[in-house]
Amino acid sequence: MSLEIEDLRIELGGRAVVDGVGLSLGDGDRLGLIGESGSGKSLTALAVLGLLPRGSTVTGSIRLDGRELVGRGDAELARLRGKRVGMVFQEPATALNPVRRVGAQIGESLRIHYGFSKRQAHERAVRLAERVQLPDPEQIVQRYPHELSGGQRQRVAIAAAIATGPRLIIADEPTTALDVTVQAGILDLFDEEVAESGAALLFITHDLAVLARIVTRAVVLTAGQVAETGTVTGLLAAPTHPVTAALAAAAYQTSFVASGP
Ligand SMILES: Nc1ncnc2c1ncn2[C@@H]1O[C@H](COP(=O)(O)OP(=O)(O)OP(=O)(O)O)[C@@H](O)[C@H]1O
Repeated sequence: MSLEIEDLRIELGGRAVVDGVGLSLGDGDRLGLIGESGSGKSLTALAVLGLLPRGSTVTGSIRLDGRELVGRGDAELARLRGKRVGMVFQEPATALNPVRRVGAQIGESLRIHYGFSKRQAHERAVRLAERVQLPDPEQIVQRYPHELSGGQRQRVAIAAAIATGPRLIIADEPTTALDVTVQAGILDLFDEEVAESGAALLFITHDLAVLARIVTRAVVLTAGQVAETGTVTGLLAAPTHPVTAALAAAAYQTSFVASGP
């Protein structure tokens, strides 16, 4: 599914926190959204999902498959987004409900959007757990989030996000809370999932080294505005904006540390 954002402006408490952002993502495309902390990445994603904090004002245009989202009410947004957009957030521990078994959470959207029975949702949850390479799928779906490792919880969150076969996946710093070796496995999983399903992917991170593993093109944000747009290799090799240069320098450092003696 396509996503087109034009001249997006988000005001919170009278302050423009996103100001004139534009990006576009065709069916099956992958795009990175990168920037320092506070640059407006998450709010841009939340605007697409219709999940902005109360009291925010949005102008500009956000189109999903050509349909305008800006100016619509919550219920209408939820319907337009429906089962076609999947999302994965940074911290799976907070994204998951601590008192519900993980299988029920993986299958929840199938119950809501497709009217699956408890049993059908359970069976599908086991298959999805297997697909995201969780160990002992039959057993693990019976557990609660705190009984899983951070990486396993993020696999659960991904299984829940892909359960309905979304055409657009928005991932906001999905590997930031994980250690480097676990990160690599989760990035591989995204890579396979997106390639196999043909969904479009908007991948948010502050780490160009992470981005280089999963997308080829990215938009760099700074203070709520687009600093530059380009291929990840171009941004790494020849950044034109100081913010991109800083992100590139940090990425080289991470790679050095990761591949150090
Ligand atoms: N609920 C809120 N109320 C007021 N200001 C907010 C709120 N959420 C975010 N902001 C502000 O909006 C700006 C952009 O925030 P956003 O979360 O989009 O940044 P980000 O690039 O995703 O940062 P990070 O990498 O730290 O998640 C920041 O200045 C932030 O302080």
